[in-house]
Amino acid sequence: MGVSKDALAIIREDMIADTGFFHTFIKATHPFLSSGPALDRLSGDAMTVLTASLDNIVDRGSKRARMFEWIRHEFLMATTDSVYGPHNPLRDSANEEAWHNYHPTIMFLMLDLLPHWAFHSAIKSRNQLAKAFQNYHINRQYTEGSDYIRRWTEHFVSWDISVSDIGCFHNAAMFALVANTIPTAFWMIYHVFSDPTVTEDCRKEVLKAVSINEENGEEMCTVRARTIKEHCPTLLSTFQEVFRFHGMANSVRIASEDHMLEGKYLIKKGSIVMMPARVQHHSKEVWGEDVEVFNARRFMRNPGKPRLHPVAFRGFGGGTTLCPGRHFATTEILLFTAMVLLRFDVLPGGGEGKWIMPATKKSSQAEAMEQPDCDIDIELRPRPGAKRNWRVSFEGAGEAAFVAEDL
Ligand code: HEM
Repeated sequence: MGVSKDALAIIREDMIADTGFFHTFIKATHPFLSSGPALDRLSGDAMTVLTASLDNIVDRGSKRARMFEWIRHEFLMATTDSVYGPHNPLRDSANEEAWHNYHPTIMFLMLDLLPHWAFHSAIKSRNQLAKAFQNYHINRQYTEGSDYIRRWTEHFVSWDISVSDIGCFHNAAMFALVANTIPTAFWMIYHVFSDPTVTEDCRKEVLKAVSINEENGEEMCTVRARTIKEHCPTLLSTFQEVFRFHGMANSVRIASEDHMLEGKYLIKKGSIVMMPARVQHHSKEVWGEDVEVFNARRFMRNPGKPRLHPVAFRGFGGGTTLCPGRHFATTEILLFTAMVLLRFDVLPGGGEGKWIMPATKKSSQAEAMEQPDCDIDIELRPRPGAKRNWRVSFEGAGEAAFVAEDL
């Protein structure tokens, strides 16, 4: 991320101690991403932006789009608006462009195998973004942002991280916020709409979350977040299968002591251990003969069906570093999918074609979710009722349980 040696030294000191920078950071920010009013506010603000964008499409009559590009823009704006507030630096299209120029090179910059001049343009974009975030910080614009970003900033300030380093660390925060949420939303829309029986079943389920009443002489449709998160079995199972099928998280740990694994492999203290989720997610022993098939109903609970082994599913990683952003990402993606189901038909090939699943061979290993190698042309056509006013209610929203640890 281009942070200084001084800042790296602060982070590296006491890396595994409870009192170190990183552990205290997770403890400080976690409550604002878990269940409760702070999470509902974040999700609510993101949904306000997404709903306004869908309203725009309805007003225009329909929309032809490149699906990944469309979802990438919508989620980037909704997520960063909800986190950074009214002065969101990503609202400047030059900064959005800088992010798209910098983001694909993160894996190469992390590996540090090639000289930096090979990434001249990406590093320029990275520095541009860091500068924009520095100004956001200097002008105290985070005070108008989410509870999460306020607490995030207080933590960095309390550890004496310099203003220029804080700007760089915002790039890391951006990565956590959007890098995986965007491809996950893409696969979710792809798998929900590419199989007509799944589309139909999911639509029936999400319809149960809608209540219609009249407000100021107009029809208002309210979608209940709790119903979407808890009572839509096909939608939820499809979401989990997206993680099993496309999830490629590499959990990374540093061995804190020498350990002999299965009496065969000596893992020496200080060495780095990487655990790719693809191993668990593609184990025939766990998932059965159809492990290489996308089965939207795989995770539906049936009486008598044995529970999953906790380490079989690593969509959001696991253990002490289980992703703290999972509730936010889950809520945003499920509610967005529900809104699209309720208001649109999504047709492939700009309206005439077939759904063809893109390959994922070029996926960056820095991410926890496969990324499509090519985009898909789609058409969004408003359904009857799309013109009504739509909103989400988070009353008693609760938490969706998606990782094995949560089950
Ligand atoms: C679909 C979206 C997301 C996916 C697939 C995802 C996945 C992951 C994975 C696999 C890990 C590593 C877990 C491990 O080491 O075992 C992780 C960690 C983390 N994620 Fe996410 N994430 C997502 C969204 C988010 C969001 C929205 C945030 C918001 C702040 C976030 C913040 C973090 C942080 C701070 C960590 C580090 C946790 C630690 O090391 O203690 N993630 N995520």
